[in-house]
Amino acid sequence: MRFVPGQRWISDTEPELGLGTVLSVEGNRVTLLFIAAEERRIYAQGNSPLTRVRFAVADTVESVDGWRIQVSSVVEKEGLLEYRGRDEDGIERTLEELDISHFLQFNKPQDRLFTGQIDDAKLYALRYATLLHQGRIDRSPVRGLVGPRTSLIPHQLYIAHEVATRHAPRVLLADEVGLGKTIEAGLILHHQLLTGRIRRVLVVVPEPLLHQWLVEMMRRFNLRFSLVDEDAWEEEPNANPFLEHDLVLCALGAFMREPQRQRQALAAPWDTMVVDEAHHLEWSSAHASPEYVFVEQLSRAIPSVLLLTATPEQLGKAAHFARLRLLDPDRFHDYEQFLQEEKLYEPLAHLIDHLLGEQPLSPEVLGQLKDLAAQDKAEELLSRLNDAEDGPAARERLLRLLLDRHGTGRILFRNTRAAVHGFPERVLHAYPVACPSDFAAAAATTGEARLHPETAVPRIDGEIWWRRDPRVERLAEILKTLKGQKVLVICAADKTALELEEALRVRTGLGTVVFHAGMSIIARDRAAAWFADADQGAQVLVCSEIGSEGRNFQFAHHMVLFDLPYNPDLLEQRIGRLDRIGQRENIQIHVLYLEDTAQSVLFQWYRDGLDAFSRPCPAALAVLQQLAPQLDEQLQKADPAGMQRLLEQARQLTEKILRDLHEGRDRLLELNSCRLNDAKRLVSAIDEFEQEHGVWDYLEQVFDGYGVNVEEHSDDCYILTPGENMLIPHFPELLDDGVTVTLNRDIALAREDMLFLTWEHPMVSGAADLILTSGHGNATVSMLYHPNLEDGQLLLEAVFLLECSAPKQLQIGRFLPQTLVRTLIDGNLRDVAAEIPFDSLHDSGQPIDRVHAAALVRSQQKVLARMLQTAEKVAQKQAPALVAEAGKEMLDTLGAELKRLNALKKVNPAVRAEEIEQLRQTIIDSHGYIQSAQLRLDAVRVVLTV
Ligand SMILES: Nc1ncnc2c1ncn2[C@@H]1O[C@H](COP(=O)(O)OP(=O)(O)OP(=O)(O)O)[C@@H](O)[C@H]1O
Repeated sequence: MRFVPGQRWISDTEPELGLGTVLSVEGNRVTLLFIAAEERRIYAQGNSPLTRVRFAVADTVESVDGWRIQVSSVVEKEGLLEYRGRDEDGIERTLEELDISHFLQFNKPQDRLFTGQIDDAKLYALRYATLLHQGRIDRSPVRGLVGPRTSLIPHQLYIAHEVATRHAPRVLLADEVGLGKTIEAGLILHHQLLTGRIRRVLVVVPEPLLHQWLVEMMRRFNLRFSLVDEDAWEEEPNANPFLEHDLVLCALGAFMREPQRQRQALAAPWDTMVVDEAHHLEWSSAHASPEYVFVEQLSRAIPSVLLLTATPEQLGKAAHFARLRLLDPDRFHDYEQFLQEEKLYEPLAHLIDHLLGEQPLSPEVLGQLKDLAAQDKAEELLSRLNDAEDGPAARERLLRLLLDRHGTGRILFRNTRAAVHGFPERVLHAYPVACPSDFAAAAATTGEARLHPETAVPRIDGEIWWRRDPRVERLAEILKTLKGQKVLVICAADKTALELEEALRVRTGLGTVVFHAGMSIIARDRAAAWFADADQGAQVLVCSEIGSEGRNFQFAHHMVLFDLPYNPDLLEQRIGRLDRIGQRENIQIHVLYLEDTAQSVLFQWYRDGLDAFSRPCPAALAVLQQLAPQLDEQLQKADPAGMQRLLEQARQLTEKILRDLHEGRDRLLELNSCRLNDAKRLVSAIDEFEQEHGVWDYLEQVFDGYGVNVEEHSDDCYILTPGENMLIPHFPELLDDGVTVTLNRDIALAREDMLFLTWEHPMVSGAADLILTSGHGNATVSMLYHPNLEDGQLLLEAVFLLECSAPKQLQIGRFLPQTLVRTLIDGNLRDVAAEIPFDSLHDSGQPIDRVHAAALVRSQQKVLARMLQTAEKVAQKQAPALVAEAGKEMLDTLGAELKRLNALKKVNPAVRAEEIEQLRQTIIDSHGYIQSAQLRLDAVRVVLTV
């Protein structure tokens, strides 16, 4: 290597710098200027990672001024090259090497090979492995569901898969409290973002849940949301913060305080909106709340909408209907009709139960099924229902068909504890205490205060209420017996929470902390975190109603209800803080109440009328709506006989409503919200995907190739640190002082400080992108051994990709993933790829250094160029069959889906016309893009056999 000022060289490790020019040579040091990148680099002459740029006859070269010549001869004068040839107008020109364009990059494999930029053979193997994995991930039916740091819970995966694979889904996720709606929404977003179906997401949540959402999205899904809050508006009052980020979290309250912010959100383009705790969107035929009106405006403008609520009917059936209307105004336009439709669900649910049973179906049931499936051309299925052998499969298919065609299943998902199973029990502990005389007046008012009288009693001689309230004394005793265990105390009013916490601190000396609506969000999050701290945190968290929504406190299993809410859904929300996924103990519910007051009436109502402490009671709200006048009367002034009558009525009504629900709507909902066999198949598919193609084997290859240090930490866990000689300055997601990673889902769930490395983790996808978008490993020379090849032969392996550059949201990868076409051309210009697979070529153990490799390529350039031409022809011949196969698969899959949607639409108006149109357009577009797929040479390897 002799460096002369004015020569052009290229950096092997940083080809993106473009062409460098030798500025000076002093002693052992050579200085290069990379004008395109405005970088100056100094190298040691002996072992610099540099390659001289030397074009050959017939190459086309571009000048700094933009004109090009095709080289006809090369002359060297005093160490500098001069190229002669004709330009595009046929005029003879001379181009000195100093005047070659600074922006030239040699990323194409053939360019890199012939300019002597030969990669390490390890990087070539890594590139090949990356291409294979990439294709496999693209094709996988569980794409998007593998990466999240979540347990594989069947009902959640079922919903996520069902919803995320739809175009612009608009659904209400209404699982019972604590069953994982946030997780389901996260899975759907993760899937759709990863597959490119969506890019911009707005999540609207109640203020207190902002931080929890932010953390949950990051730690479980690697999704970095930006919080738009008061600070954002204060910092830049005139800017629209919604235009700055793609993933945005914002509190509903923030919009309601300043209408200008609503306009800003409406002015920004979004692909998906998520609204958590959507029961806050109040609506009645007489009055729509401002929150409802605002979300309605957004939902008209945003294609995909996910509403989340555990208590869809908390504000009545009409409000529930109104929220469904947000999702699909065409389908839900008439409330009366909606109520009528619900009545039809019962007979359908009955028929479905017959199908699920194992008894032979009677002629009567068969007749009803025939009528119902009349539109579906299902005669063949119907004829096999009682078959000994084929019957079960036919029943399963007919079941799917019917569930698909009827009900609200496509728009509403609701899983219940009863259906999901495996939840702990709830154990009630009641603590009646005598009502002090000075509380009696407050407890007997007609207003809210009768349910929490401490808010209305005056100070006596300056003495605060809690010094006279026997509930506090009792509570202090309970807490002392629970010493060392976390206890969540909930009451209705902020002021009560604040004062009660003080009382408990004074009386018990235990570590207590308070959480109420008057605190800033940061203070609230801090309080929750202190309570969550297992070792040093507070034992008792006293919170007002604000703590009963959305928060995760399942690390505790004792809860004290200092009062009871009037609305049974709120009671369920409170219990749901502990009764959530992840709860391992039975839940101990301690209820305090003042005897012979409205509090004791309400307690009996819940315990003996609705049985609402021992399990969620989906009938409770409907029962309250019907019996509210009688209940109010008892709350006002209880009489024992009237109370017994009321409880009996409540019991009967609860039973009836539960029965109706079970037989009708809820039965359909349950079956539609999780088809257990499908869900289990998804779980197994994810397990298989993880086990079959261990990500670690691949990553070890990556880390080795790029110079990342790996140290064992413990089983399935490793510490990664940047190595001293990294191939690139920054490896994706690797911090300067290193990261600890795990490959084990269970460990990842327990140790959130570790990265959970899966095929979908940004470190893995970032590394794959890095490999494939750079030239790394795309040109190499190797000495290999194969039993059927004599030594001393020269072969050329060329790897092509059949690529289709289509918009990401079409997800063409499902049908035509990056498809690899491998050719191996021998000295007789024959393709021997089929006889000699990639894995059968073994490393000879004799590495070949770059200088010798480059010399070999130069000396064999003509032969290799001919081999490459042959390889291209061979690959081109294979392309049409691959394109045809992909086209057929696309038509089969999407065509069947279109047929299904069309059939569905006839009987189930929950299918939107727009969805059908979109699918039709997707088929047309996909067809066009698949036909235009092109082959591209991705990597070459010169093989010398030994
Ligand atoms: N698949 C899962 N893996 C691990 N943890 C989970 C999973 N699903 C849910 N959880 C945990 O269970 C708790 C409840 O989940 P989530 O908050 O999503 O429920 P929710 O239905 O939204 O609750 P709420 O009705 O209170 O809003 C959370 O702590 C969540 O992190």
